[in-house]
Amino acid sequence: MQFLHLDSSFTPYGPSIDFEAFTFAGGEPHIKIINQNIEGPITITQRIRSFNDLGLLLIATDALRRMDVKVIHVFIPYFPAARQDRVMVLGESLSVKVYADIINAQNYNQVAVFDPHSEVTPALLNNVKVIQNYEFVKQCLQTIGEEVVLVAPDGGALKKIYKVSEYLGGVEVIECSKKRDVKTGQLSGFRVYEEDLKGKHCVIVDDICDGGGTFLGLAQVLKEKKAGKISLIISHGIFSNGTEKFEQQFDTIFTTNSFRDIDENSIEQIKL
Ligand SMILES: O=P(O)(O)OC[C@H]1O[C@@H](O)[C@H](O)[C@@H]1O
Repeated sequence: MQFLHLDSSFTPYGPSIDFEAFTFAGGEPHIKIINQNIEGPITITQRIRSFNDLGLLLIATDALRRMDVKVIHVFIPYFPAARQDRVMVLGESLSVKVYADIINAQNYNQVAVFDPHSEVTPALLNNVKVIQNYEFVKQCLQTIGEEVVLVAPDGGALKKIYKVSEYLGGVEVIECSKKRDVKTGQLSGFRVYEEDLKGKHCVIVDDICDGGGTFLGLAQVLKEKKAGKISLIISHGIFSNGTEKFEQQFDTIFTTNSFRDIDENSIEQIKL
């Protein structure tokens, strides 16, 4: 197996394929595979956060097909638009399906995705393999190295967290749900289904941290319920509002490099 890492943040873990990539002044991408003798299956790793990232994957795939590479697997650590997995009102797009349809059209032999937001993403993809967050969470908890309880912020996270708990041998789970403003649909608070957290080390586990409102708000409520330490384990760390506020609220924060490289000391990043 040879590996093509379109994004250099992913360390090649086997014989890798060399390529040159540049962008024309007008913005069009160009790619040239340098290795002339490519044998056997190839895995392309590419995090896709935009149509530009997707475009690079597509032209790399085309280059490989023209070199007569028959078996291509892709690993997409962050699958785009996974939160746009339903049409709430007429006029919205089902964006996750737009990406999935384009990827399916490439006829990859396998499409691996890491901790997708919901079951919709894998349901839409052909030849899909889901890499769950279980091992990642286990590694984070080993670093924490003390007894903890797992906290699921909402129903989406809850579906997954019991499986994580089972994988870890039955760690206690604290269930929560989000309160939303009836008129605007905006997040307005949390219900935590435990009266007193008795100084427990609460570890919030979820897939995506974007603006961070969810986790900063929940940490506040956990403190009011007498939590001890509070940590955060997030598969896809976007942190679009920066990380400063998180440092004040959390004892430890873990994420992966699925969305971007993070060099803040306050965040432990585990490479996929
Ligand atoms: O509050 P931010 O960080 O913007 O969004 C994160 C939340 O939005 C959801 O889709 C994620 O699963 C998580 O619960």
